[in-house]
Amino acid sequence: MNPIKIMINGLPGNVASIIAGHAMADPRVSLLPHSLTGPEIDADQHTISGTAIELIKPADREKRIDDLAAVHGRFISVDFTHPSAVTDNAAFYCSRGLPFVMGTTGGDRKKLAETVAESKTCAVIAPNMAKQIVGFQAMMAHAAETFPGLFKGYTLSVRESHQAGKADTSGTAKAMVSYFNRMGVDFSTEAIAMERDPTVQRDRWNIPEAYLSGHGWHTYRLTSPDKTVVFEFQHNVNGRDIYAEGTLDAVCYLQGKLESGQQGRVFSMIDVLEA
Ligand SMILES: NC(=O)C1=CN([C@@H]2O[C@H](COP(=O)(O)OP(=O)(O)OC[C@H]3O[C@@H](n4cnc5c(N)ncnc54)[C@H](OP(=O)(O)O)[C@@H]3O)[C@@H](O)[C@H]2O)C=CC1
Ligand SMILES: O=C(O)C1=N[C@H](C(=O)O)C[C@H](O)C1
Repeated sequence: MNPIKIMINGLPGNVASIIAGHAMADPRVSLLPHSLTGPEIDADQHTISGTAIELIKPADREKRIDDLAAVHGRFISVDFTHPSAVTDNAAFYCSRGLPFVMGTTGGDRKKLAETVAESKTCAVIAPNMAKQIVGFQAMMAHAAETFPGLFKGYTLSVRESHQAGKADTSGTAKAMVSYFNRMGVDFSTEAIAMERDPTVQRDRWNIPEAYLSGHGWHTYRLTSPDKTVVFEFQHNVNGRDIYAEGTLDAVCYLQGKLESGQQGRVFSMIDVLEA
């Protein structure tokens, strides 16, 4: 089988760089040496594992994407860019009929799904590509579906810590809150407590020094009305390698859906995991 052509957008960003490194070593995919980049990036190229990747600035993207489509035919875009770019990037992919995997968090998630649904293309959209975390989400979805109101009356606290440069509240935490809501817990995503201070992360959270610049720690704590019972769920990720395998699985899943003629469909990482 021919490897699936992919373009990873968001280079030279942290996650895009890690995923690109993994993609180069994965025989299922073939990485195109081009990446949509951000408005603040001056460089014309970025090197990953000895390969120079062209960085395409927002002002040049329409022409360059048309050129790339003419040369390469269909390819899948993988987006790890910036929360402020999500809505516009999705509209751009859809306007060009480009299938995509959206790992970037933030933006208007409802509009994002609607944009794909109204288009002729398909996307996998998920705030977390780590398969074990997606598995935990699937368990939460099952509990919410099977036992609505299970934690009615309980008080929820959610705290998350990420590297100082993270622009938004954890998209994963927001997704988890929706499951707790469906289990009867009254909680707004605005009440999620974010930690972005490296000194606090090291001294109070005990996050290893080496991962202050790249981690995603989450704790969800449920307390019963009379405070005699506590449940705590935690997933603490150091580094970013865990996101690569799921992302590349999502690419393969999406390719299968495109080959079966699907259009205007949004898939989640739970769909990918179930497949
Ligand atoms: N789904 C998942 O499993 C995971 C999702 N993420 C999410 O991925 C996203 C990226 O994270 P991270 O790599 O740490 O962020 P970084 O800030 O390190 O990288 C983002 C990169 O995207 C660039 N960028 C900004 N706007 C655009 C645009 N319009 N088109 C293309 N590139 C653009 C930025 O350039 P500039 O400097 O010019 O802004 C920067 O180089 C975040 O939303 C994060 O939450 C992270 C980990 C896992
Ligand atoms: O920005 C990050 O780093 C991460 N972002 C995702 C999120 O916001 O949920 C996933 C993970 O927590 C890492």
